[in-house]
This record gives sequence, structure tokens and C-alpha cells, in this order.
Amino acid sequence: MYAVTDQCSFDECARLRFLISHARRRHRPRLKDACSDAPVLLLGNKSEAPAPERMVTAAEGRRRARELACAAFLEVSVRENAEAGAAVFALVARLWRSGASGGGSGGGGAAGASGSGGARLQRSSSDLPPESATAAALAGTFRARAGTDGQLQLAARRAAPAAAAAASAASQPQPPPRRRMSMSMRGSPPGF
Ligand SMILES: Nc1nc2c(ncn2[C@@H]2O[C@H](COP(=O)(O)OP(=O)(O)OP(=O)(O)O)[C@@H](O)[C@H]2O)c(=O)[nH]1
Repeated sequence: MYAVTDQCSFDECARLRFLISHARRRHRPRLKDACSDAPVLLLGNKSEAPAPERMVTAAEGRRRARELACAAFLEVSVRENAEAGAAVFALVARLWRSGASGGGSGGGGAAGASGSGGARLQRSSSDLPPESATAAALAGTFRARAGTDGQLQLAARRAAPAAAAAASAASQPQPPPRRRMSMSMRGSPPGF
């Protein structure tokens, strides 16, 4: 997710996409079907920002999503619609169930997105499914598992159902995330 008012956050998404592909390749034997095909979405937040504050257009976002082989592109405003976050996770679950993961591991890069993923890229926030308990549980699970340190917390996923994982994450003190900021896009192979 990037902010449409922040070019740096937009540029950062390419690096994050690379890290996702890298982690999938590295952990593929252990991941199996667990999350190797989880859909990757590109989200532009703060879509309600007035034109002068915008640094990234929707067209640029859509193009970048295609280049990064994302399964969908959305612009949302969490400020204007607090349910947008849960709805996004519901969409991820729907895409995942239907096998529409876009570029899969991302190995195909821009080329991978021009095929089946392309048709799914032009979603708008009105396409998002309504809020549901499933979406809320998904959001909680994701928060419990996702980190910016490149580690996938598979044990938590296997050990408990979604609601229990979310409840346990909320009740236990979480260690501060270990951020890994040193990996650079520079010098990366073009087809990440
Ligand atoms: N205008 C606008 N502001 C938002 C929106 N969502 C979040 N913000 C604001 O963005 C700021 C950062 O929000 P956080 O929730 O802390 O998100 P973050 O990822 O830590 O954001 P950064 O500090 O920008 O990296 C806060 O001041 C929020 O109020 C939105 O949809 N529209």
C-alpha cells in the first residue's frame, strides 16, 4: 500500500514486491500451497486527497500494478471509509479462493501481468465486497502474521484458526518489528 500523496511510498512498493517474490522463491519448498499463491494487490490510500496534494495518479498506480504482476489495483481512502481495510482483505480472500493470484510468485514480472491478471486490475472500491465477520477475522490474522522483517510466521497460522490468532495477538505484547531496510532494487534482475 502506498499513499497517493507520497511518491516515495509508491516507489517503495516495487521493492516490497521484489521482497515478496524473493521470500516466496526462498521458502517455496516449505510454503507449498499455504501462501505461495496468495494474491498480491497494489493499493493507493488517501484517494480523497485534493488534486494539488496528489503525487501519484490512478493511471500510474494501475500501470505499476500491471508491471509488478499484481492481482488487482485499488484506490481507497481509509479516512473516508474505515471499512475499506476489511473489504480489501475480503477481496484478497476471494481472489485467493478463486485462484486469481495475478502473477503468482511474481516471477513473470510485467509480462506475467499482461495476461489473465490484466482484466482484474481495473477494480474500483465499489467492487469491494461488503464488510463481513470473515473480513474482520482475516484482517486480524494478517496483522498477527505480517511483518516488515521478511519473516513469515507460519507457525501461528498452522497452530490456530483465524479468530483465535487475532485474539491472541491482541492480548499478548508484541515485540517491536525488526525492519530490514538494506535490500535495494538496484542491481536486481529485471524479471523479479
Ligand atoms: N487524508 C488521508 N489521510 C490518511 C488516510 N489514511 C491514513 N491517513 C493519515 O496518514 C497518517 C499516517 O497514518 P498511519 O495509520 O500512521 O499509517 P502509516 O503507514 O504509519 O503512515 P506513514 O506514517 O505515512 O508511513 C495519519 O495522520 C492518518 O490520519 C486517508 O485515507 N486519507
